[in-house]
Amino acid sequence: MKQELVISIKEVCFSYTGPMVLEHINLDVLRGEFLGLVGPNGGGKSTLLKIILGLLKPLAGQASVLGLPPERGRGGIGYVPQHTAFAEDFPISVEAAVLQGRLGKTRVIGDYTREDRMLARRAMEQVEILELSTRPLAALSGGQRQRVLIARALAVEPEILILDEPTAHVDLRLEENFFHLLKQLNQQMTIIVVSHDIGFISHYVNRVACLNQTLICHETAAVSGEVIEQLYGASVRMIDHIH
Ligand SMILES: Nc1ncnc2c1ncn2[C@@H]1O[C@H](COP(=O)(O)OP(=O)(O)OP(=O)(O)O)[C@@H](O)[C@H]1O
Repeated sequence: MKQELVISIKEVCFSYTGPMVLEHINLDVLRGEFLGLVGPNGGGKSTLLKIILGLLKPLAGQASVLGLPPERGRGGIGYVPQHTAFAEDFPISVEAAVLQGRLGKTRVIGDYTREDRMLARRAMEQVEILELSTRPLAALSGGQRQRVLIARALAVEPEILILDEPTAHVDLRLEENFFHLLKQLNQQMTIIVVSHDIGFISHYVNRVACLNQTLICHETAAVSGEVIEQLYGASVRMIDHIH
């Protein structure tokens, strides 16, 4: 059976105003993959995500999402930003935050449809925060708030879920629960998770792409977490050292 490509990056180059940030990047993501994207600070991870989301245009090369240019294909992506980017005392409830995922999807201007509310409810159930739905965001823990952000992305009904540094500021025990949740979601959708912590994510992902400065250093075929750790042991220490 032919495996379906959901993201295709071919020879992509990008610079803001100065030196090249991404140089000849090639990356194919198949439907159902759980891909880790790792690399040091300033390695270009956020820049590559912005290209995939259609927020930045490559200077050279092509990117496509679900067979479309990223600005059209991104409707199929649920994006989970770093949870610190989510205003801590934003005066809305959990449900209202999750419903935001339906903005731009709903056809009724001014209010959400019954379907929007049903999808938001289902998303909250999936990440086990339904009992928090009426709570203000400000009254949640970091880990709970992170689940709200995932529920908001799931309310999009995404084919691809992309998470940017999801484990920053979350303790290890929460991280483990969190990756188990992602593993479950991966049965229904493709997942890309950006992380500095390759040692940790390598137990969960199928494949790791390492983006360092201007290049993807390595990309492994689907291998076990143990093999990835052996392959990347040196660069893990290097990345840790930089922080
Ligand atoms: N808006 C911008 N204008 C100019 N340069 C930028 C801009 N955004 C990022 N850069 C530069 O591009 C390079 C890559 O940054 P990027 O944010 O993509 O890296 P990153 O891998 O996501 O880093 P981190 O792990 O620290 O979040 C860095 O050198 C950064 O300084």
